[in-house]
Amino acid sequence: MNSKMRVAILGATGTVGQKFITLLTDHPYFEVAELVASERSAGKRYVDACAWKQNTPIPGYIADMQVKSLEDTLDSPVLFSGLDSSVAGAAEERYARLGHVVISNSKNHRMEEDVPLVIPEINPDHLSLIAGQKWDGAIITNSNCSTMFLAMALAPLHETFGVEAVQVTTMQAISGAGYPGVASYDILGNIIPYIGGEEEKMEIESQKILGTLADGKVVDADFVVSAQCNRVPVVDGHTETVSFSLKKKASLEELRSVMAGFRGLPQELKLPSAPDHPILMMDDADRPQPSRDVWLEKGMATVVGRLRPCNVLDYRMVIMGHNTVRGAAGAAVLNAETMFRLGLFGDNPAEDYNTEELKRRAYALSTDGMRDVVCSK
Ligand SMILES: NC(=O)C1=CN([C@@H]2O[C@H](COP(=O)(O)OP(=O)(O)OC[C@H]3O[C@@H](n4cnc5c(N)ncnc54)[C@H](OP(=O)(O)O)[C@@H]3O)[C@@H](O)[C@H]2O)C=CC1
Ligand SMILES: N[C@@H](CC(=O)OP(=O)(O)O)C(=O)O
Repeated sequence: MNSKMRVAILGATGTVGQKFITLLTDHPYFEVAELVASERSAGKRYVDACAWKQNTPIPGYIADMQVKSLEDTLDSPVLFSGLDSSVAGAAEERYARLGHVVISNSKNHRMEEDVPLVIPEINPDHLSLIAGQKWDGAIITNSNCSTMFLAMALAPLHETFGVEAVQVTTMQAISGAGYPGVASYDILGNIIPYIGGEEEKMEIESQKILGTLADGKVVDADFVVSAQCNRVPVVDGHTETVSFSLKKKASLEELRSVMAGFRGLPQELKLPSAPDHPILMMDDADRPQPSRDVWLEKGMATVVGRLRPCNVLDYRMVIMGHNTVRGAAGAAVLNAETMFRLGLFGDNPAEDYNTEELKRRAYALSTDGMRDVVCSK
């Protein structure tokens, strides 16, 4: 391969957009070539347009880049989207129509029948849905941030024992609300027991992710989820307490073993952003804690602790993860890395990407099966 694939970041000035920049700097497959934000930012240098909130400085090559608007023509084939959901729906669709591959974080297209909602450790085969998309390009989505950790923790349990019912209560960090997000007056020393639309998303997204493909469609997994979502005064890291029942009886040791041993395609392919342990089990009685554990596996782990029997459902546990890394930008980057290594962007993505080949190769994923594609790499 001669060079890296050019990518653009939509919503580059936002919380998720900034995380894309940090994760894509010095990336082995992709180079950030274009930055896009609202009319408020367009035309300005990135450093002047953005309220940078990361713990590392703005990378030098990014600081002076001129921000583009959604009206501008982009020449990067792959677009990472951290757009505000008020504009993401139409903008992402327009770019897909123009032949771009949009790897989106936003909620707008997640539940559409022909749009894959992908966590590559769980359902990389769902990428084949893009073969049937109506656009020349494609839209690929990752889940809601709270759903990410729930779906990850449930995946090995569902595969081995079958999940029947789930009750989850979230304690979500303020970075999940973007910037400036929730007013300090409202959140300091407080808990807000409502996050608009969050419970509804958590109650349906996991079933699509853990669903199976049949005749080119996803058949949702058949468990029920009841979610209660709260905003708490934590900067980064969503914590969730989960009770669940299973279809088959299982011992605590069996649960522990399937969760700790869970691995997927990103680990098999040793993708640059793949955590070695997608589920990290902790034994300490008072863990996981966001301020201590959120950066484990570079923010890409789902950390699970306090796995124990439940008096109402079968078992309960506490799960936690970095909402803007594994729950947002890192999830999208891992999706793009998976597509890259599965050959969906072509054999030499920097030079020969084209939309017809993308669709053909996506279709081949469904006919040849993931194992064949993976083994041939
Ligand atoms: N924060 C998180 O943990 C997670 C967020 N998400 C989703 O990711 C997306 C981004 O979230 P987040 O980064 O937190 O939000 P922010 O509010 O921090 O950033 C929003 C971004 O969208 C841009 N934008 C806003 N309005 C327009 C417009 N009219 N035209 C073009 N660009 C516009 C902003 O540009 P400008 O600066 O110029 O206004 C900014 O770059 C949302 O859809 C969110 O739901 C998903 C999972 C987790
Ligand atoms: N709602 C989440 C973040 C988010 O934006 O989710 P979604 O991408 O599903 O809209 C939070 O507040 O923590």
